[in-house]
Amino acid sequence: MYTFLVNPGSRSGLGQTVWNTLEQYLKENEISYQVFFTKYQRHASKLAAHLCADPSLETLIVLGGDGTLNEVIDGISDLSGITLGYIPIGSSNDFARSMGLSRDPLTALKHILKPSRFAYLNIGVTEYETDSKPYCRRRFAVSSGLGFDAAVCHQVIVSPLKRFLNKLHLGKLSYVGVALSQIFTMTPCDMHIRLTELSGDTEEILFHKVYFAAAMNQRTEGGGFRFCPKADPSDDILDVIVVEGFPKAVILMLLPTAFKGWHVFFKGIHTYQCKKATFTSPKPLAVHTDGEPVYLKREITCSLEPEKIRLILS
Ligand SMILES: Nc1ncnc2c1ncn2[C@@H]1O[C@H](COP(=O)(O)OP(=O)(O)OP(=O)(O)O)[C@@H](O)[C@H]1O
Repeated sequence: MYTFLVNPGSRSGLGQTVWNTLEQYLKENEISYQVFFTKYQRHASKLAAHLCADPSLETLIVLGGDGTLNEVIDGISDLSGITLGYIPIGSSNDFARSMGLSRDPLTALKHILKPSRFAYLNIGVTEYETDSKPYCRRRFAVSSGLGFDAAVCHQVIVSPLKRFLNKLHLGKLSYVGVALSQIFTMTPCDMHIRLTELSGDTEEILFHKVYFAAAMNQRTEGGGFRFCPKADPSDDILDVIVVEGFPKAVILMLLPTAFKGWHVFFKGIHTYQCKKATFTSPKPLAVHTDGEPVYLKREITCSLEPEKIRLILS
């Protein structure tokens, strides 16, 4: 029996349409399955926690965007005890892009039903405080960060632009549109970063006029920006990018170079490889994990979970 967790609302309702097609295929081929639909924000975490509590569950198949995958991963108690199948249908699809997964839903389903290649993936975790709780954590599969990139994610979620562009299959453009408006309204600020290096030593660095900083498990975020070109999700290393000190007009010209990963050659772009990174800013900044908003925080700490999760590649 295959277990599916479906976000019917992904990409403005495409999730339901795609599921209908896949369900027909499962029925025609007499493949037994059970399906659970997400009904509200964070529901996928609860469903995943509930489903993974069943020791007989070996493979959980997720149909949705990066946000749905994030919620599912956040809900799994024992990462090493489950195999993940993923059918990507979001608008940014950074996880599927970085992992080279098929973005054709039927092809992705066929790979999951007859898997031949697997990857063992690190999962990131972001820790922070809230007013009511001294310790909160949220996992990430792709990236987590604060500043400009997170402010774009916050704004895209509330913007009607994404819903409109998703209907035209141009959802990725919503990130570009919102990024342009955010660039002109944001004020870069100082940021202190404490890195636990691969050797175990600690490095403290103060940056000025920072646009954003992100900890990345995958190479790309934001719909294909290859911010950390060296990132490898299986290498037990967290990659970090800090962008500081550019005039706004230069940032605008620089962003497109990140699609190819060429931004790293510019002064003001800093990348690191580490075990853990603590980002501290003098003022609260937008924070995200895999594009899902985590409200405003002055400090977050990002690291990798000790266990890996098995993902079906093809
Ligand atoms: N039934 C639902 N109705 C509305 N929102 C939902 C529902 N189920 C889940 N969600 C929310 O949808 C968001 C995630 O959507 P998802 O990532 O799957 O698609 P997307 O936003 O189109 O793609 P991407 O994240 O790649 O841009 C999450 O914030 C999740 O909490």
